[in-house]
Amino acid sequence: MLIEINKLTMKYSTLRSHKMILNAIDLNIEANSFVAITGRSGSGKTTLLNLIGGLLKPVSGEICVNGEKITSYHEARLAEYRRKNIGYVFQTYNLMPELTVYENILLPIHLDKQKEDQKYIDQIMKTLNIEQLKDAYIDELSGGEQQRAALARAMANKPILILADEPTGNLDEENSLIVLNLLKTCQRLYNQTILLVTHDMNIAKQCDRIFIIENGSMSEAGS
Ligand SMILES: Nc1ncnc2c1ncn2[C@@H]1O[C@H](COP(=O)(O)OP(=O)(O)OP(=O)(O)O)[C@@H](O)[C@H]1O
Repeated sequence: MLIEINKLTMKYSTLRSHKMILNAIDLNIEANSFVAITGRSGSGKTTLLNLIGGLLKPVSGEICVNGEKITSYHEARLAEYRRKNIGYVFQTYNLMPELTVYENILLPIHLDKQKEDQKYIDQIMKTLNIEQLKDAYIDELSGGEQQRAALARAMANKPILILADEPTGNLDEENSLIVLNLLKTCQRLYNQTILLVTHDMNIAKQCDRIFIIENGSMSEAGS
């Protein structure tokens, strides 16, 4: 299993209330799978992604990713885990406007003080059809182009796991399909596992498995 989650519990406490978001959920995800996470707005999809990505600490429970028990890691080790294993893609792209497409893609590699694998980077830019945009600045790109650049950046470090939070949320149907198919191609070419948060059942249906978060519990569609 690439991801093993046991009795994961997450609540948010504010002065006024306590909100149970995930109530002792279990989840196992095999390597090389393409998994959709769906659920109503506010059900906890982003929270789950951030827990798996090591951006949040749960109240209790365990998360193991690729044999690493990340829930017992301290902050510095979590940061290293994220840099080496996780590629994040957000709905809002989060690219740096003052850098070119190519500079944005190389950013995570340089932050990790690694040297880029030029051949691999060229290959992903080609797969994502952005080679011709290499030297363009982010504000010169369309939404779909920005999302493809964000995907390339997420993949630059050769992560084993891509966490994609509504990556097609700001795109029209045509560009959503392009991004989805590119994610599938990359998953196949680079043996990645993809967790995709989406509201859109048409997108979710194209994944290998669909999980639904509802009232703190997790269920699998069709099981
Ligand atoms: N830092 C926080 N403090 C308090 N409550 C929070 C915090 N972050 C999220 N929440 C609450 O937890 C719930 C789950 O949030 P989350 O963002 O995981 O939902 P989501 O399913 O991704 O929603 P959406 O589809 O609208 O993006 C929401 O009700 C949200 O208001």
